[in-house]
Amino acid sequence: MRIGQGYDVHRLVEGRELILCGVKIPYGLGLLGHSDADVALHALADAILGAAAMRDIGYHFPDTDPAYAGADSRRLLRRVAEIIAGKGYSIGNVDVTIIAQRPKLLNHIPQMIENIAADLCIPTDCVSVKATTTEHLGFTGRGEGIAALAVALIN
Ligand SMILES: Nc1ccn([C@@H]2O[C@H](COP(=O)(O)O)[C@@H](O)[C@H]2O)c(=O)n1
Ligand SMILES: C[C@@]1(CO)OP(=O)(O)OP(=O)(O)OC[C@H]1O
Repeated sequence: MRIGQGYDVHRLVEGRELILCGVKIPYGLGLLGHSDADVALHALADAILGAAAMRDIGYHFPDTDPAYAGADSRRLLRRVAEIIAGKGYSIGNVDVTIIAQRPKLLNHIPQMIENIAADLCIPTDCVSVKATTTEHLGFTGRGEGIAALAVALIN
């Protein structure tokens, strides 16, 4: 059994959709990035790659490559699962924490879990997604961006 961690941050801006774990969340702001900027799936992809000691998503999907402009991060996550499967690894369980002052994510968590379980081909009880604020402290607390942490176990 091997463990990996991931961390990512994206800036909140006007004129972008907010997509977290593949769920479009109604909000006045969205995350800025080369892809769809799904910060939670980026952290998760990095955790899985980290567990396999196979670099990170920027290595596999460079933000200089037009092929990934506006990319659906669920597609990138599925590709990461394929990459580690190619080395003989399978995913055990994953745990994601989204750090966002707003919007309230509670009602979207079940769909987020469904999306990740489907993309990684693992049962929903092997997927945890949580949300927390930072009590108005720091860049997340000021609503300037959203951060995400993830841990993955692979076998
Ligand atoms: N964007 C968020 C942040 C938090 N939640 C839920 O609220 C609970 C309390 O958050 P604290 O940061 O005050 O501890 C948290 O446990 C989540 O259930 C949320 O839904 N969306
Ligand atoms: C996901 C990728 C894909 O081009 O782009 P971004 O959406 O900018 O995301 P980031 O987490 O900054 O870096 C990884 C990138 O390679």
